[in-house]
Amino acid sequence: MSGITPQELKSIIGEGLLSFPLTDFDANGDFNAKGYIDRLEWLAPYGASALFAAGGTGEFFSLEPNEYSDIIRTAVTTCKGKVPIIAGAGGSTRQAIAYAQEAERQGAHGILLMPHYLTEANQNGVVAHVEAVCKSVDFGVIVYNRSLCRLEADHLEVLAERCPNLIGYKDGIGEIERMVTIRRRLGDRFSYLGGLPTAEVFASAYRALGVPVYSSAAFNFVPATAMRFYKAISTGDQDTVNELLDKFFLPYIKLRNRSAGYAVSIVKAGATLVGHSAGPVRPPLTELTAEERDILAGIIKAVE
Ligand SMILES: O=C([O-])C(=O)C[C@H](O)[C@@H](O)C(=O)[O-]
Repeated sequence: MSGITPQELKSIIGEGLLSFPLTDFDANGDFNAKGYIDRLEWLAPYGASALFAAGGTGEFFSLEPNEYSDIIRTAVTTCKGKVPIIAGAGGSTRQAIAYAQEAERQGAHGILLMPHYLTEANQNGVVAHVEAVCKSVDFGVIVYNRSLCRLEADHLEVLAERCPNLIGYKDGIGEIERMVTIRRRLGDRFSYLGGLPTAEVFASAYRALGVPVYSSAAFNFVPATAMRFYKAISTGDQDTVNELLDKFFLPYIKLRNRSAGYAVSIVKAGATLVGHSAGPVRPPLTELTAEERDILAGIIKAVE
């Protein structure tokens, strides 16, 4: 057992700011455990409610099983007693089960279940996939609607009935009707997370939908600004929200939108610019250009 029950994890992710640490790679693109430890020790005191190791921003999609174990073990060990660790897990059903069980073995407090791999599937097929993963572990599971995984409220209700340890829903789709329907139909059965890339831009809208919690990738390189934004939005300080949207998050998302995959690449570029480099991104991601890095440096300077 992870030491945190699924219901305790549901409470933890039901408030505060969440984040997805970058995964450190060395110049050869191999996992850099020391850099990762330094990163987690730098970020932990900023007060995130939980950190998602090997998530999307952590390039889960580029990891292989052996390094996955090292990454989760490193995160759990480094953050023990400081901040809960939720592990990314995904791929085919059997791969997702293997990752979920390994995360549980390594002491993670739950998983964020990433979308299944490659093939289109109907709702019943996705339900079978998610149910199999939930039943393969004892700790809490958060299901991530994103890309191929597009569960509807009817089928989330089926999963809620069958899987007591399914305790969270993360939205990476951004369809208002789907989100409102899920929030109203599932009520307090789940904790809900806004997880669109650059979540701050959507935070006010999601808060109005009854989803006040979100995960911040920008926290990886401007943690003080990310926390300042979260505190402003959670206290109704609209002037500060508007100031940071105008000065940072809207110029940032405009730069991020220049290329597919930049949702992660721009975060690594930001970390390098503030002196906490996590090394290169792995293919199929690409690095920002020198001109884009200069633009990002100016955006960071406007708030830090
Ligand atoms: O998988 C991921 O890394 C995410 O979806 C979380 C990010 O933190 C996203 O919410 C963002 O970019 O702000």
